[in-house]
Amino acid sequence: MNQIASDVSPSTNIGIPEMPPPSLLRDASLFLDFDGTLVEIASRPDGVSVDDRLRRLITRLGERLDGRMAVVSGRPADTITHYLGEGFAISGSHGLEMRWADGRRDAPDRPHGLVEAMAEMRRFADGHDGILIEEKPFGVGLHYREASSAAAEAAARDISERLARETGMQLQSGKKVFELRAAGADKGQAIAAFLQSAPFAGHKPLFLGDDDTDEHGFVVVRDLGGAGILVGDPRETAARYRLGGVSDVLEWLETAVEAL
Ligand SMILES: O=P(O)(O)OC[C@H]1O[C@H](O[C@H]2O[C@H](CO)[C@@H](O)[C@H](O)[C@H]2O)[C@H](O)[C@@H](O)[C@@H]1O
Repeated sequence: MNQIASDVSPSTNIGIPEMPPPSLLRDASLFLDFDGTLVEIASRPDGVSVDDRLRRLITRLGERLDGRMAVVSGRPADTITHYLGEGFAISGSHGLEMRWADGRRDAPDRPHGLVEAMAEMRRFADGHDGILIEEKPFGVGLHYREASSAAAEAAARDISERLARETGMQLQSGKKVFELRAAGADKGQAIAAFLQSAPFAGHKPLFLGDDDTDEHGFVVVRDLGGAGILVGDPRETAARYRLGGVSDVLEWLETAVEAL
């Protein structure tokens, strides 16, 4: 059976990690998850909203950190650009896409079997209330947030597991979503890759994220001498600190950036 990729074993920090001191941002390389960290979770992928406050904050962080800021998301890189604009580094599609602020880009081939998997998931979604698919360049998500029955979630898991076996794509679970995607990367690898070169290299990494899939990033920043900040309720995590939710993240970043 395919291992679901969010089954990371963080192995540390059960309970409530400490509140992060704003000084943590000083001289840091900052990596930010998007959904559930910078924007509130919405009922559908296209339901999130980005306001001027967040856009201003992103611009300010980029300026004050001399470009050492990247958004590291499960969303496609183009979607992050659509919501937040340009001028900063982005890793999209769970580490598969890399975009540096100087224009360098890296992305894998479209995974074999993706078109067929999308077609099959689309048929499945058409037949189940509250299930929808999200087509991405290197994967496809089957969202069940609006499905009222547990049976719909179980059926979504079944079809996702079967398609992962048949196509060889990686199955990854997230918040009310099963995603099939090209294998070969995760957010931790993306952060490590950014840290190989300017402007990120030589600065302590700080990563804020909410989802189980963000644990890969927390492990990497911890092992490189930096720290993770878990967003949301306490859980077993490799993050060292915790903030309660998106509004706490925005407030904390605003305070920390002005203290630089
Ligand atoms: O790595 P992230 O930036 O956190 O992206 C992870 C996934 O986020 C999105 O799905 C989640 O947010 C949706 C909007 O709030 C919500 O409706 C859904 O239930 C969540 O799973 C996005 O749609 C996915 O592509 C990302 O992989």
